[in-house]
Amino acid sequence: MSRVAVLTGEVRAVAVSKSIATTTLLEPTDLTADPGEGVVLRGPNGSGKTTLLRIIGGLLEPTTGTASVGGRPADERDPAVRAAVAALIGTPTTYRDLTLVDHLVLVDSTWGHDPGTSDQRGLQLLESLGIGDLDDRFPHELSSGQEQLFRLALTLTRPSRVLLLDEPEQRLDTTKRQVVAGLLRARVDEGATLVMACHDPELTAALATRVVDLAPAR
Ligand SMILES: Nc1ncnc2c1ncn2[C@@H]1O[C@H](COP(=O)(O)OP(=O)(O)OP(=O)(O)O)[C@@H](O)[C@H]1O
Repeated sequence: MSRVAVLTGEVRAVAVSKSIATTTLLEPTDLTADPGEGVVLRGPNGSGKTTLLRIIGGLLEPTTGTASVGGRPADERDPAVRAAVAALIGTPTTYRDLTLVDHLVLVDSTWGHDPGTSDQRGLQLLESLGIGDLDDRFPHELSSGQEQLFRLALTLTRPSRVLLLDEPEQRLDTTKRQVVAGLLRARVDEGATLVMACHDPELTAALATRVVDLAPAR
């Protein structure tokens, strides 16, 4: 990892759109997000929020326009982009025979942290999300809300300049939404760039320094 360029957290999308055959997934959209900003993508179901996050994360090539992270084209095959971006878009891979804390140790140590203390950081993160007592459960032994908290832990455990989250509030009760808002707020205050799709007005109010409203695709 030491030879990979360290990018800054500026995210730019200029007139990005996505079509597949005759279907429009995303109308041309601009987005600017700088370190220390929380940009919330709003819009009705199907308006293209996930599609835009996938383009910014370099998982999907836009049909028109350009997207960049830290000045480099958004492309997950670029190791520098991959190192800069932690994304929770869709369902992350988990291992049936690894406990929650085992997963966090794996991710934490893979991304260059001291493997000797990975378990402490993993436990701390689970505790900060209110699921510290579930550290030795397996992923298939969680409720749906607990599973969402675990997915957030998997995303937050690795170092990143940019956080891309697709509806982090999914399946969480009101208290847990507030916990997640606090954790994300702290990341933004530390200088992370947050871009998230969100249907929850309270989470939006807690985190948004900027809102991008997507119109329904025609
Ligand atoms: N692979 C695909 N092929 C064709 N159309 C697709 C494909 N993936 C998504 N779409 C369509 O693209 C549009 C945008 O989808 P997207 O998931 O980006 O919306 P969204 O704003 O995130 O919606 P939601 O709020 O429901 O999560 C939708 O109309 C969807 O049906």
